[in-house]
Amino acid sequence: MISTAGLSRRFRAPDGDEVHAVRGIDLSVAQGETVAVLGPNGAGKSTLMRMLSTLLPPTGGTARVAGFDVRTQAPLVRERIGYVGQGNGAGHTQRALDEVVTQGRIYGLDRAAARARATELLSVLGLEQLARRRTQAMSGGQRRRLDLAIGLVHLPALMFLDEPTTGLDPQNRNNLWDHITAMRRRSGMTVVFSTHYLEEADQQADRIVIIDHGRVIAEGTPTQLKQRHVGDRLTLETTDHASAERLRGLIAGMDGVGTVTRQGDAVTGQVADGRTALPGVIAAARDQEITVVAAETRLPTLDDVFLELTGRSLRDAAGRPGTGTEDSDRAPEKVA
Ligand SMILES: Nc1ncnc2c1ncn2[C@@H]1O[C@H](COP(=O)(O)OP(=O)(O)OP(=O)(O)O)[C@@H](O)[C@H]1O
Repeated sequence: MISTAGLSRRFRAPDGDEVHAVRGIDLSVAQGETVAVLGPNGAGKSTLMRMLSTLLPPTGGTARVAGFDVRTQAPLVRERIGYVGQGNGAGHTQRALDEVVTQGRIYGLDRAAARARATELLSVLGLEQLARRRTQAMSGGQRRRLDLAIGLVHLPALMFLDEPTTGLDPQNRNNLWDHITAMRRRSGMTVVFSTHYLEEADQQADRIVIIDHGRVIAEGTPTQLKQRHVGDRLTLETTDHASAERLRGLIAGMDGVGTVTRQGDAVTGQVADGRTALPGVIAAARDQEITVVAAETRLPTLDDVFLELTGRSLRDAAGRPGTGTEDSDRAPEKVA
């Protein structure tokens, strides 16, 4: 469904500086996959998604989306994709239903078909009571769902969602994902989304692509990423600090163990597979007459993965707004 080779985008900032926002990305996404793009502010996620949805021309490399080249066959790509940017309904001025109908008409649906599809989408997205409300009078969560209806009206085979749930409360976030999941099940739609919520990526994505400084630094299923880059966390609790310190030294010297830390009476070590490693570690402790009173293994979080790969926590890195400057070729946020 998506295949890119060396995809790049440079921007010329007004002060003459060059920003290399996306630096040679090779990406492939299969039909029906849901892929999350993660990375700190300014990593290049939006630039990548805007190039793939033909809103922004690449300055290097190639990208085929839904079977067509984004540069030379943009109209054919647009017919097959939906795109919801970070705008949050800011550009809409009509009543909710009319917004969706208009978008359907732009995509070539006749009046009756556009109206039928719009009515169905508002109902699926829980907005039927608000069909006649103007978008300015809707809450952020309602507008976000309206954005989704607008993006979905022409039954796209592929949907790009740039931070679809930013600013929504947890309940609205869950609702939105319920709707997206229902649509995926019904039509086999492919979804590519960016998010700053790691749990959301973990729960919703078949595959995760982590981007930093315009490059893909890791990709895989959530479980693969955790096992490949961090491994399990094995934590053993002893009876006192001195025993824990001895245990820390013992575990650190064992084969296949990564970073080992001590917190109070407990010691945590990185291992490839906690369940396999546990009996050996307990036996070694017993040989040294160190009493282990509790043991647990835990799969790392995606934040542990990001920390391991970049030395930064994605949560911290995502906390600051972007620092780049805008230039005149920033395209409008809606495919129309
Ligand atoms: N039109 C533009 N002109 C100049 N620089 C730009 C433009 N658009 C993006 N950039 C710069 O390119 C880099 C990547 O930006 P991008 O918006 O793709 O990041 P992002 O990962 O989506 O960030 P965020 O999480 O904040 O949305 C940043 O340094 C940004 O300032």
